[in-house]
This record gives sequence, structure tokens and C-alpha cells, in this order.
Amino acid sequence: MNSQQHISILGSGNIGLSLAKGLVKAGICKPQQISLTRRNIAALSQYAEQGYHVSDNNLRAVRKADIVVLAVLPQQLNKLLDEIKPSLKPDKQLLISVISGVSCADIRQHLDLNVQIIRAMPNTAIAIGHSMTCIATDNGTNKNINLARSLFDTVGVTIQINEELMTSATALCACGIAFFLRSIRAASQGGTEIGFHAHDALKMAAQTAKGAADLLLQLASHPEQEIDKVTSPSGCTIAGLNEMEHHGFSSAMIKGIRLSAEKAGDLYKKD
Ligand SMILES: NC(=O)C1=CN([C@@H]2O[C@H](COP(=O)(O)OP(=O)(O)OC[C@H]3O[C@@H](n4cnc5c(N)ncnc54)[C@H](O)[C@@H]3O)[C@@H](O)[C@H]2O)C=CC1
Ligand SMILES: O=C(O)[C@@H]1CCC=N1
Repeated sequence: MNSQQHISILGSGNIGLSLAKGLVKAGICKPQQISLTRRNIAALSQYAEQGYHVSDNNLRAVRKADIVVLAVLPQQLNKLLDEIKPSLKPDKQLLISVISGVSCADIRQHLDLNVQIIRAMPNTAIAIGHSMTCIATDNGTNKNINLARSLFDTVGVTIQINEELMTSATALCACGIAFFLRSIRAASQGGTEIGFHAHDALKMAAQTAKGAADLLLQLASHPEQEIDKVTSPSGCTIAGLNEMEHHGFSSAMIKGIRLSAEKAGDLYKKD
């Protein structure tokens, strides 16, 4: 993104704001190059103070944008598309949708315009530059794919996938943040039960989870390889791990991810 370009994030809630913060934190653009829209702009007053353009006027935000990010809920999308259609410039703008369960074709069909669309599925760790973002498109040019990639690369790790896999990516990576956070919370509750103050237990559980993830990412090893290094024969790790498995630990995670993926595919009710 160059210093003349403008990005408008329509629907500045959890993920829209995380994206804005991440882009500014990464130095890819200044707050002045980002417009944030939302229905209740009082909730964005601190962003206005930091130099972001804050407004409830989607049409105006779209008019000045080179990149338009759609970040409303799936059920809010059609109304938004109807509203912004008169301001869209299909030849000049790139649309990036982070909306779960809505295909590029769904958006073009509703707009009845041949806009270039990239779908992106980041997660909330984008706010601190650690997102796992999947991107997909059915008509984006290489230039636009590279542009989207370059935006999301600055705020985490990006991979391009086939569009059919976007709902699966939603479950594994976007919902996944909640799944891993709940695991860490549960570990900290266990830690408190065995003697640690709650805040110490949470810090210890979170750092342990980070270490486990980094073992896989930095050593490119397999979880079972690393687990084998922890489980001493007749030891306490295997005793705890097997007890968790008897209670369906892996099965619960797998079934939860499957259900989330199914649900992600059903989020957009076409009218
Ligand atoms: N929260 C997450 O971790 C992730 C969410 N997503 C997707 O991102 C989208 C947004 O999710 P969240 O940020 O969690 O929801 P959210 O409810 O926090 O944010 C949506 C925002 O859009 C605003 N909005 C609704 N209609 C509007 C309109 N016509 N004009 C301007 N603003 C409008 C709402 O006021 C709200 O602030 C969803 O489609 C979700 O599937 C994707 C990846 C991760
Ligand atoms: O729960 C949801 O529907 C959204 C999509 C991915 C994360 N949050």
C-alpha cells in the first residue's frame, strides 16, 4: 500500500478494528489512511482521536477508498451492499470480504457488478500481528491477490487456499482462537485447583501453550513427536494425558471444529 492509498473498513467491530490496529501497528499505513464505519460511532471515539476517519456514512467511505473491506456480520451484508452499490468503482477498487460463509460470487451476484473480490479469513490475533489468515478469490487478478497478501502478511501469516475451503478455514483458524483460549483457561483452572493463584496459573498456562505452539512452528515437528519427549515411562504426563483422552479431549476438539465449519457454511441467509 502506498501513502496515497485509502482503505475503508465497513463494519468496525471486533475483526474490523483488529485489522485496522494491526495495519497501523505494522506501519503499513497511517490512521489517516483508514476510514472506519459503524452504525454507532460513539464506540469509535478513541479511534477518531488517533487520526482514523470515523463515520457512519458508508457511501462516503467507499467513495474515497482504493480498498473496501467488508466486515459486517453475514446477516447485515445485503443491506450494506445495497447501500454502497452507487459508490462502488468496479474498475478501480478492490473489495476484501472477511465475512464468513459468503462467497465472492454471492457478493457479485447481489451487487450485480463485476467487482474484484478477495475473501480473507483472519483471526483476532491480527491486532497484535499474529493472525493466521487464509485468502481466496474466484476472480482477483494476481496484482490484487498480491496486494491483499501483502496487507495480511504484515499482520501475521497468510496462505492462499481454494475458495471451497474457506468455511473450513473459518472453523480451524478464526474460531480456533476461541478454542485454544478455552483450552488455556481450562488449564489455568486446573492450575488453580492444584495450588496456584489464578493470575499466576493463567500466565503459566498461556506461556506453556505458546511454548508448545512454537515447538511445532520453529522445529517443524509433529505434535506426537514432541509429546513423546514429555511422557516419561509410567510418568505423570501420560497419566494425565490418557485421562483427558478417556474423557474425549481430542474427540471434543475434532467434533467442535466440524460443527463450526458446518455452521460457518450456513451463516449467510440469502433473501
Ligand atoms: N470475530 C472474529 O474473530 C472474526 C470474524 N469474522 C467475520 O467478520 C465479520 C464481523 O465479525 P465481528 O467483527 O466479530 O462482528 P461485530 O458485530 O463485532 O462487528 C460488526 C460491526 O458491523 C457494524 N455494522 C453493521 N451493519 C453496518 C452497516 N450497515 N454499516 C456500518 N457498520 C455496520 C456493527 O455495528 C458492528 O460494529 C463477520 O462476518 C464474521 O463472520 C471473520 C474472521 C474472524
Ligand atoms: O463466530 C463467528 O461466526 C465468527 C466467524 C469466525 C469467528 N467469529
